[in-house]
Amino acid sequence: MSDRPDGPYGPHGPHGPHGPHGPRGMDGPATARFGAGGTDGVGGAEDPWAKAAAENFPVTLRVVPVRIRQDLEAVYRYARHVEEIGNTENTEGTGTAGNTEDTGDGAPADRSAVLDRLAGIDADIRALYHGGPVNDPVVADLASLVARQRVPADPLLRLIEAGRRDQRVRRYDTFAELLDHCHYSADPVGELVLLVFGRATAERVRRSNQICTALQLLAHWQDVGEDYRRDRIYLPREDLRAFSVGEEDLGRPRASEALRALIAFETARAQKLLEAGAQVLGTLSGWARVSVAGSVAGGRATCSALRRAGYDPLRRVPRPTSPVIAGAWLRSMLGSRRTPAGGRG
Ligand SMILES: CC(C)=CCC/C(C)=C/CC/C(C)=C/COP(=O)(O)OP(=O)(O)O
Repeated sequence: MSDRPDGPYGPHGPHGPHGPHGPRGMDGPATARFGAGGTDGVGGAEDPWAKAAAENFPVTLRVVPVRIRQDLEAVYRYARHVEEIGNTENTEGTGTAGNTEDTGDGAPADRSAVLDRLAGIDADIRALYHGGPVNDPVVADLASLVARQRVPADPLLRLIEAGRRDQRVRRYDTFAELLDHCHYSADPVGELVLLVFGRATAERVRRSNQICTALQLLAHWQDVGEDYRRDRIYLPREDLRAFSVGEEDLGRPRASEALRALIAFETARAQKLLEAGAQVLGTLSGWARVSVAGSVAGGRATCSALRRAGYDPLRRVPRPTSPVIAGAWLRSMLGSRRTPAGGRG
């Protein structure tokens, strides 16, 4: 299969003429991360797909040629590394995206240590582009990809910014705020994947953003209970209010009727975004298409798992099974005809 031909994004860069915060389809993870293997009859420890999922490792890494796998691994390792640092618990208060000032009186030293680590990675990324010394081996592993595929710094830096935001924000007032967060925490991963394949055009990045945002949202809806115990709530406050769900409802062993209705609503919203983004598949071929189809399939399978769980993510974390993922992957591959308008894939 042919890979990696087309060039950089075009005159406006990957975000189009509106820049990174331009219009995003709202109604809007080389593959989805299929989430940690759960206990709901879905992938036990001996299931290799579930194992890949438990490591949050994209399943398509198993099928792509080694040269592509190395690049994708470098991207995922970097994204995971930055995410883990950004998700380090701090003892600060419950900031919201609308009000990012601290509201707590915890020990600021904790957070500043995390922010220092993120600043170190930020400096390393910049050094990568300016020929300075790079200290972090995970960043150093990106050097070859960055040079070969002319990867811009922006998506790499946005992941760091997501980590900074994670350090100060634990609540979102509106869905728009959450979407904005996904633009930093998830969308850069898809953009980097397209760059690995040499397929990043402005239009594809726009579609990829929809897929990645959807995958991030679905991961949040799967993890509502765990996130609550970590004092993180991604369900926007406006939606909690609209569905008469209280924060404390997220700490119960089972979801209330109202919470299930809210999760059904949020899942439908994410699926709509996912399907809009899936149109990118028609513009791709070769391993790029196989890989992105795997991501779309992971998202679709997660939607099914949430539905099968009656939209109750509290009783157990809804995870897709391997056969469901495989079936969805096949359908994603077959159901996406290439469109001439998409250009070279
Ligand atoms: C071109 C294209 C669309 C490629 C897809 C790239 C890809 C795998 C994006 C992942 C996005 C993401 C960070 C989802 C969160 O999953 P998570 O399991 O990390 O959830 P968590 O944030 O809750 O840990």
